[in-house]
Amino acid sequence: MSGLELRGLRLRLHGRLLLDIERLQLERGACLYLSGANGAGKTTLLRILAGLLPPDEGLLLADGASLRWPRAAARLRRDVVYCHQAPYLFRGTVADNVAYGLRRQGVPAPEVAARVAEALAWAGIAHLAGRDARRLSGGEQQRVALTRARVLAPRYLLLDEPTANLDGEAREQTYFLLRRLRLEGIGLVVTSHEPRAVSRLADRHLLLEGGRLRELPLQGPRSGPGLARPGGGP
Ligand SMILES: Nc1ncnc2c1ncn2[C@@H]1O[C@H](COP(=O)(O)OP(=O)(O)OP(=O)(O)O)[C@@H](O)[C@H]1O
Repeated sequence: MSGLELRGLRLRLHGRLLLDIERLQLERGACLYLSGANGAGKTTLLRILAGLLPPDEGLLLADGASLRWPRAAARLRRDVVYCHQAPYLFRGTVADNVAYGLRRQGVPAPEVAARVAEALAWAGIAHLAGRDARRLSGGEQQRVALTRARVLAPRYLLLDEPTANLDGEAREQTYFLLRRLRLEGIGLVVTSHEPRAVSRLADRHLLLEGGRLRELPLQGPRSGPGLARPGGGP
């Protein structure tokens, strides 16, 4: 089996069974749209999938191995990167922010420089490399956050409301990068309150309701493979 599969995932919070998921499969190069009402548990589920929060029960199947927590969490942290709803950029340049994770992994400096340069070019933000990351627009900050995630070469990327608070152009730029990530073989899980926009990108739509996942049809037209950069920028 390729991909990751979670079985029998359960989490109780304040005496309430918040998550009660029999089976959830993530595939590389595919995009899963996860929807649900406020407080349904979407962010909590993403944190479990990223290995940041242990469930009460659950099993991870990965590359033929069957893992329970905490070994499952270690495996998830290796394969999965979680992008917060409001990307946290620390004080420093855009290049420093993108390099941070690689430096923490002990990657040698020349390789860090090369991978950061490649990732910034990929996102069309090489011209922002020396800028103070905290003084960028919301759309630029989101592109930095996606670049910082991609430079770690994850197999799966979890995006919590990646286009919340972005205007039309910045939203298109974000969807453009998400389509590219998917085409590069990264598996995506996207939460959003914009079903039509995400449905253009997604292969499946799962609704989280009452702790359970239910498959729903995708809404609206699917986008083709076209990858013209919005706004005609770099
Ligand atoms: N660390 C925590 N401690 C206590 N309760 C929590 C914690 N994290 C989440 N919750 C509760 O769990 C429930 C699900 O929260 P979660 O943030 O996962 O929902 P969500 O579907 O992402 O919501 P939204 O769409 O509003 O972002 C909420 O009732 C929330 O208050």
